[in-house]
Amino acid sequence: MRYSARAEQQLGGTSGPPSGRDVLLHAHGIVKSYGRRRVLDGVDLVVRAGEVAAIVGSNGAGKSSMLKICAGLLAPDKGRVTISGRLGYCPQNAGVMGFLTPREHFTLFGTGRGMGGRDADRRGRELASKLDWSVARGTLAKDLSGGTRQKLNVVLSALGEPDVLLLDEPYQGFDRGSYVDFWQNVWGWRDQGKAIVVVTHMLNQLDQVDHVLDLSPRKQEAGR
Ligand SMILES: Nc1ncnc2c1ncn2[C@@H]1O[C@H](COP(=O)(O)OP(=O)(O)OP(=O)(O)O)[C@@H](O)[C@H]1O
Repeated sequence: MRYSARAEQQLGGTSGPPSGRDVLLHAHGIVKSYGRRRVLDGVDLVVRAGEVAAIVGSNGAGKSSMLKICAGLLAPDKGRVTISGRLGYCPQNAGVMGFLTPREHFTLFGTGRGMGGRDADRRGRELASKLDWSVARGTLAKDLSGGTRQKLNVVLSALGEPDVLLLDEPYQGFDRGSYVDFWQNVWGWRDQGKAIVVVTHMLNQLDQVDHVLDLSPRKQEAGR
């Protein structure tokens, strides 16, 4: 598998040289098999503060597995992940609770991360508005549209100011404007010094990210 770094020239103007920044995520030699099928075969990923990495590859290439391993939700067969600072994770399938309202989610998740309830609610609504979502008070999560439920998922991952954000195809169901807003948020988080990893099938942002980890099987062969 190939790990390509594109950072140096692109970051130079706005964010300074990445080599001088702290490494917030370091995954080294990750190996993962399901049964006899080896999905990840010695994958490395290093993301520094103020960098965005994209994980790309065909369906079933192992992108979500890699992200779950980075999040500590799945154990690798071999290899090691080190995260510095607080972690936010947005799963591919919305991990929200249908019987709670979005604002109850903000309070629940925010307080779980050490925020005050009011602060969590305010910050949740602020993050939502940056995704063009004005949060209605009474609607249960189960009654939100698919795209809005996914926005809730993104907001929850970003609550509590994580240093490392892992986002698994986070914009599914977003309309065009929200999709653009989403990437604006990502660039803003990068400017704040967060390390961000986005699993994506959308290739038009790849020239703006700092690293591309391509897990496609063909790349795996090419990388050997
Ligand atoms: N718990 C599991 N048990 C068995 N096989 C699994 C398990 N989780 C994932 N797989 C398989 O491992 C492979 C990689 O899955 P993964 O979800 O990481 O791929 P992906 O690149 O994220 O795919 P997609 O682009 O479709 O979301 C797939 O073939 C999948 O079926």
